[in-house]
Amino acid sequence: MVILEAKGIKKYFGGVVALSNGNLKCRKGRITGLLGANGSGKSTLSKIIAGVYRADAGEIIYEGKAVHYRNPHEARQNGIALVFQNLSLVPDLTVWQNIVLGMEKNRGLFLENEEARALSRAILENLMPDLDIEKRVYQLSPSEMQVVEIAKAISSNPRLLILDEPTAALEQHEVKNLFEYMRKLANEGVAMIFTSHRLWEVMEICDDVTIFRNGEDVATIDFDKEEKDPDKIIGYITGETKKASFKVDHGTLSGQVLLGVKIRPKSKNSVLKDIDLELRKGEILGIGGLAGQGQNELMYALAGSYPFVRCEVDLEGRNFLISKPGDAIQNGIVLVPGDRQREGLFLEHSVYENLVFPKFGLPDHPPFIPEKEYRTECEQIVNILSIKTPGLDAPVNTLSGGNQQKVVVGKWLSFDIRILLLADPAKGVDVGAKRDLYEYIVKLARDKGVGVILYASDNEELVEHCDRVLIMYEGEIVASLAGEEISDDAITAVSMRVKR
Ligand SMILES: Nc1ncnc2c1ncn2[C@@H]1O[C@H](COP(=O)(O)OP(=O)(O)OP(=O)(O)O)[C@@H](O)[C@H]1O
Repeated sequence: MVILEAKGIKKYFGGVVALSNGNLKCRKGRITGLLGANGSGKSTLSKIIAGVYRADAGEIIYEGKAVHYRNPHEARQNGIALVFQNLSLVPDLTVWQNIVLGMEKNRGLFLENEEARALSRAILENLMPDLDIEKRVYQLSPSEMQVVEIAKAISSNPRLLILDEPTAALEQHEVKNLFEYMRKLANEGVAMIFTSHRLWEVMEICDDVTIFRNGEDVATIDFDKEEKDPDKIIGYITGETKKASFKVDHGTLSGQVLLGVKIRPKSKNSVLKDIDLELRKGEILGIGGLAGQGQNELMYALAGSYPFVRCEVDLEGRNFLISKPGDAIQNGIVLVPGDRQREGLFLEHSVYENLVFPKFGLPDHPPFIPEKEYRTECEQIVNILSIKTPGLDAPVNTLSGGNQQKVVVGKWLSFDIRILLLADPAKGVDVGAKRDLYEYIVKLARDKGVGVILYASDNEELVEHCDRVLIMYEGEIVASLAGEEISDDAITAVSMRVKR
């Protein structure tokens, strides 16, 4: 039974067409995948359905009636709940207070609190049983926050639940819990819209998919009637027949050592223990393991932003210490950080300003700004990474999430890089752009001899693109996989086995 139908939805933001003709059907008890490249209009459609935005044209038919919700609260009261992509929690409140926020009215105080705690516990039992509901949200990890956000949406007993990239911040076992819970809710009759850039997740959990390209739906595939063909789906997403991914060719790697690293903790605050590693010229070295085992700290140490260790390097025979970001950048060691909102971008500023900003820190930067030259360079970067933006002067916060992440990466592409440190660079980036990004990185490595150290939370990215993968556990490197040994199963097995 169709519970919701979006028909001919249009939405403009100034001159930008976010949706030109959006159509989507959701059915009771079914999980519908909403797929598409970065900027194709998925979040905008979800927000229109959930009352965050108003459509400029078209209609939403929900449970047989045309509806226009003026805000998410009104939609929630009518059974439509959205799990936000950008977290919307109140940091100073506890887990359970956040889960029931907005629902607590009209109830007696004491009873309300106990009831709310019980409700929160019941939902979290399925999703993250160990999470302490009395913790304040600011004390939580990103994945815990995401789970609270999901629990908050579920607490209102929605008949339509919209999950916009809920898994990007989750660990693999947390994704498994979420999927089990989603299936349970579906069996109880809840309809769901699920967005993810990881195709295997979509294949595993969705009953049908609708694919958007440039603001309109281009295909709907019902998995009860048609086979799950990833290449076909990718073709619809990208509009091309090019394969979604490629495996790096290990045969083309030279043996010459480019970088030697010796890290020693110098404070008890250090998450990192003793770490020694070598990187060859043109090599792509993966860093894997369960999340939070020191991978990000290792990246920061190499970039001069982790003060708790002594980081001594040997770069092509030159020995020096990396103690501040300048030591790294001036030697061609650059870090592309993963958290674009917090570390990577000036959101209010334009694409151009964000792309050229790192250049000003260079010692040989000219006193005047060669604007024309910089603009041409920026246009090339926008093309290489297919950044979807109305122009170089558009503020970064008007770009879709995945396109913002491409700007973070793009900032460094015009530099003379010797060592590229990538901290989850493709998080939230669509399949087509991910392929372009990695194609570019592999070329940079193999053609220019750049050494790449890649931390990725998605094991597939390590499997496809790395020559070697080091597994971290509690701040140490505990295993190394090379060439054909590298597989998702092997990485997971090694990461889990070391769990004491
Ligand atoms: N508030 C806004 N102001 C201006 N433009 C916007 C705004 N929100 C979205 N857009 C534009 O609308 C288009 C669609 O964006 P939307 O966020 O819906 O894409 P998406 O498919 O969800 O992408 P992603 O996979 O990267 O999250 C993009 O070009 C984006 O830049």
